[in-house]
Amino acid sequence: MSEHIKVLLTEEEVDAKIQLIGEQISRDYAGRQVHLICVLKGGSFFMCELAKRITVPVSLDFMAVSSYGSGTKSGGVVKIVKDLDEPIRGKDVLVVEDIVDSGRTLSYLLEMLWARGPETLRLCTLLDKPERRVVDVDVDYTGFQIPDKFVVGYGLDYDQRYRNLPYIGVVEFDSEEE
Ligand SMILES: O=P(O)(O)OC[C@H]1O[C@H](OP(=O)(O)OP(=O)(O)O)[C@H](O)[C@@H]1O
Ligand code: HPA
Ligand SMILES: [Mg+2]
Repeated sequence: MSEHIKVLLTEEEVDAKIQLIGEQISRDYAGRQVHLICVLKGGSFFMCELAKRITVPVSLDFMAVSSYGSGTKSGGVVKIVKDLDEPIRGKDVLVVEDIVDSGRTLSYLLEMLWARGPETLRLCTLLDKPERRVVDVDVDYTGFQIPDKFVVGYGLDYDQRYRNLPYIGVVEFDSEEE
């Protein structure tokens, strides 16, 4: 089966939204330093673009998580594959993600990060799929709320491909007969 990508959010729409979020964060963190935590791999493209648009001092760190066991995310257990390089105690931490879907990854991650004693802890996501939520997550900055469609681009993958698309698209499958 082959597939094609239908554009959901253009590069211009995504760029304009990231600019607005960057301005909002710069206002909210005025006089402070914001410590961005990128959740690999999906959050990487958004974090780089966002960081360039924040005008207060920024520091960065990265972590990678994966879901455990059979059924992966349905188990709701998340394992740290790569931990942060630096402690976050006393810092103004902003977690940057590509998407909140079921909410399992972020609810686990935020709870784990809170236990490390940051001064503040907020969440910024480019995309939110509220219809799919299984676990409540408080999102502080959202780019776009999207329908329950499987999306790719801007860090989001389908089978590890399409992360590099500069826009957000929906994967559509072409049947063999057509
Ligand atoms: O709200 P949830 O249902 O938990 O889903 C959201 C998470 O799933 C995706 O990551 P994935 O684990 O596929 O890894 P990746 O970022 O490396 O693509 C996405 O980047 C979020 O981190
Ligand atoms: O819609 C999606 N696309 C890619 N990865 C994802 N991880 C959760 N939701 C999605
Ligand atoms: Mg991810």
